[in-house]
Amino acid sequence: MRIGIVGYGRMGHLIESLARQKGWKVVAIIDPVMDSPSVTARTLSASAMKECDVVVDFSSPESAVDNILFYAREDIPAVIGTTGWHERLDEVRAQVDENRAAIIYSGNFSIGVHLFVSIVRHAARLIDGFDDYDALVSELHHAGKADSPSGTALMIATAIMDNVKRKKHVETGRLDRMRAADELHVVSGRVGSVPGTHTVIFDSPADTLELTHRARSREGFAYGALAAAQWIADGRKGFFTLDDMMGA
Ligand SMILES: NC(=O)C1=CN([C@@H]2O[C@H](COP(=O)(O)OP(=O)(O)OC[C@H]3O[C@@H](n4cnc5c(N)ncnc54)[C@H](OP(=O)(O)O)[C@@H]3O)[C@@H](O)[C@H]2O)C=CC1
Ligand SMILES: O=C(O)C1=N[C@H](C(=O)O)C[C@H](O)C1
Repeated sequence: MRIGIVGYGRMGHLIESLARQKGWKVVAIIDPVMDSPSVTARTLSASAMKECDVVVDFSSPESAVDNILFYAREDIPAVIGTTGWHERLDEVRAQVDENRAAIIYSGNFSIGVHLFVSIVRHAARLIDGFDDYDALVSELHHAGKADSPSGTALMIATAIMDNVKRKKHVETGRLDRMRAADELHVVSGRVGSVPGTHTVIFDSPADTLELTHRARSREGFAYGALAAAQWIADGRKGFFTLDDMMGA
């Protein structure tokens, strides 16, 4: 497999080393900062990407949408791990489908988080039948994270919103007022080097249920992204998520 890496930061470096361990050829590394001999270009171009069977993009919230539309135009299968562009998801999905391009996106490529979201979905269905229970999503990440709330927290919020009928809006901002009963509050904290911790709280007057996923490192994200690279490079066309790949 000939892989291109877009975004050569914490995730890009890890993707490079795990891809090489798998015997894949890293044919392009694109990052605006040319401070490493590994970086082959500052910006995306058809010539820089011409040898890639697949691209793995962990870049920045600002670049994500333009990058995806570039992969779609150039018909390069791509794994998008970059978060922070959630509000444009429907628009991007429509353009990718229209171009018959091959894109797989997830706010979190770890298998553990895939399982966690399924567990939350199931828990939310149960909680839906018990009006006493309120809900909240919280996430903690390292101090270097650019976007907030995390892409994973938004996926978890969707799993709750889709299943708890009394929740009608997601509120991700700082609250300087009382939260309305039909809002699901998503709270974010940034501290030290935490790779990613997500918690769902279901709270009633009698008790609290807490579900937590705690990543120990970034390896789970990177392994999942490389599995997705293999999957999307296999001739599939359309806009997919990790749920499509995992068959649930
Ligand atoms: N889906 C998942 O499983 C995971 C997703 N992520 C997401 O991946 C993204 C990257 O995370 P992380 O590696 O920690 O971040 P880093 O800041 O460590 O790395 C991002 C790199 O991308 C570069 N970059 C910025 N703009 C572009 C561009 N247009 N083209 C190519 N490269 C660019 C940055 O350069 P510069 O510093 O000069 O701006 C930086 O070197 C984030 O959105 C994060 O939330 C992270 C982990 C797991
Ligand atoms: O920026 C990070 O580090 C992470 N970002 C993703 C997100 O926004 O959910 C996934 C993971 O939690 C790490």
